[in-house]
Amino acid sequence: MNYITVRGVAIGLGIPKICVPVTEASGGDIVKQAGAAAPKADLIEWRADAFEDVFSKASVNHVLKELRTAVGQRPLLFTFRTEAEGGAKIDVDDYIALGEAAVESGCVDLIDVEMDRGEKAVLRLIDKAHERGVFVVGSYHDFSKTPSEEEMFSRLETAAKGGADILKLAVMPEDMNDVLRLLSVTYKASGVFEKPLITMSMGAMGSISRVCGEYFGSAVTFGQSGAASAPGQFKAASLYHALGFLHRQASEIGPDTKLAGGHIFLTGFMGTGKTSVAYALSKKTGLPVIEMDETIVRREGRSIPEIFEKDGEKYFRRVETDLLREISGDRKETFIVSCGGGAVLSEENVGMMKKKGRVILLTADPETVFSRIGGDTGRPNLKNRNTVEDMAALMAQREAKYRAAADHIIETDHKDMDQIASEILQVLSGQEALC
Ligand SMILES: Nc1ncnc2c1ncn2[C@@H]1O[C@H](COP(=O)(O)OP(=O)(O)O)[C@@H](O)[C@H]1O
Ligand SMILES: O=C(O)C1=C[C@@H](OP(=O)(O)O)[C@@H](O)[C@H](O)C1
Ligand SMILES: [Mg+2]
Repeated sequence: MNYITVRGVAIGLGIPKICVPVTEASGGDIVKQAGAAAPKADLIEWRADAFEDVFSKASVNHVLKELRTAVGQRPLLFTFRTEAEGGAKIDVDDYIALGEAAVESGCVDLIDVEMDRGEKAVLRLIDKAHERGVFVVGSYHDFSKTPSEEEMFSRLETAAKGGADILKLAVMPEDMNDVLRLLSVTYKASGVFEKPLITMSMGAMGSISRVCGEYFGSAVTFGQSGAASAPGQFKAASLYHALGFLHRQASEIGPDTKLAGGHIFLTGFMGTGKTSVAYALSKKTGLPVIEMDETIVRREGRSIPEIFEKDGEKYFRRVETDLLREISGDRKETFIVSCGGGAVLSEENVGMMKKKGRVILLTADPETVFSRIGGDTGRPNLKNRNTVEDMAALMAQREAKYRAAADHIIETDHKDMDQIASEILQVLSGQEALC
């Protein structure tokens, strides 16, 4: 698996996620900047090295609490960037203590850990973060040059071996060949490490690396809403449009595939793997993916839990049907459509899917689903469904509709994504009987 889900944001799948750094100096301004940035950001990063009172634990904790409220359901990343890597002066003990305090505050979802800050201390901080359920971005920055490909690769490897959940590399190019080398390492590493990457070539020369992550394997890109936190950053709003444009271009090029029969709609209960399998299938076929939930989140500028909370499930279902109508319009291309788990509950939706393609139902036992997504906060229909029995009950309630809509059924228990994708291709090319 080369993606992780943080508060419902799949880091490593589909369009790169936009992380907006908060760079203000005073507590009040920090919270204001974070609140203003939230709508266009998938993640918010607090650059604590810019905070004027960062050496007071009480002040840091106070700001963290307020930030948690200001960013709502957005994942919050805590970063103290040291002077050696483009930030502020701090000694190693203070760096680790500050990181530990952030992790213990219960307010952050991710922490940036510079892998160069001393092996033992860094590994301790990573362990502590994991004990508290906080994801670790293991980072390395070089503001003066682009190291050799071997060195860049080995930096990522050190972060992976150290237990980081996301591997980050930011380097400075001296010419376009350096940019190419960074992209090349990114592409190679994305096929080797089973963890999402964040890489960038900084400065104006490296700008291209900040928008092409979907193609080369960088999962997150940093966009400014106030001051840039590193050279070459785009404004978050421009990034949002650029990423959408490049993503759409991929869809508009049109597939080169022998598959006939229209779009491939992946349906099934939450956690059966629709989203993951869609991307695995895309790798095999070259067909573009439309991830319905992700598309809705982008357009609405808020997470699914936020949509449910503010406007209710009915509203979400309307938006879902509108999107399906768009997908099912007159288009030359074939898409792999990763549906939300409730999409087939509406007859109108099923009608559109059947008319425009094949419906593949993914199934899994309640125990399997629970082991995959139990405790996930990104799926509002799982709220207060805390046991296998709760999930089984909702699954049973929906079962008939899932099956009635399906052209083919694929069981996913004890199979990996690659195997599931291959089975889908088999049934679609008629090597298996229709169910
Ligand atoms: N076949 C599988 N084997 C192991 N883990 C899986 C499998 N399919 C999905 N998962 C994991 O389950 C979680 C939910 O998968 P996801 O693709 O988001 O499902 P859905 O879109 O159907 O809700 C993810 O953490 C994913 O990595
Ligand atoms: O089953 C459902 O009611 C839902 C499933 C989710 O999609 P996934 O199945 O991909 O989690 C998402 O559309 C929304 O939270 C509602
Ligand atoms: Mg999904």
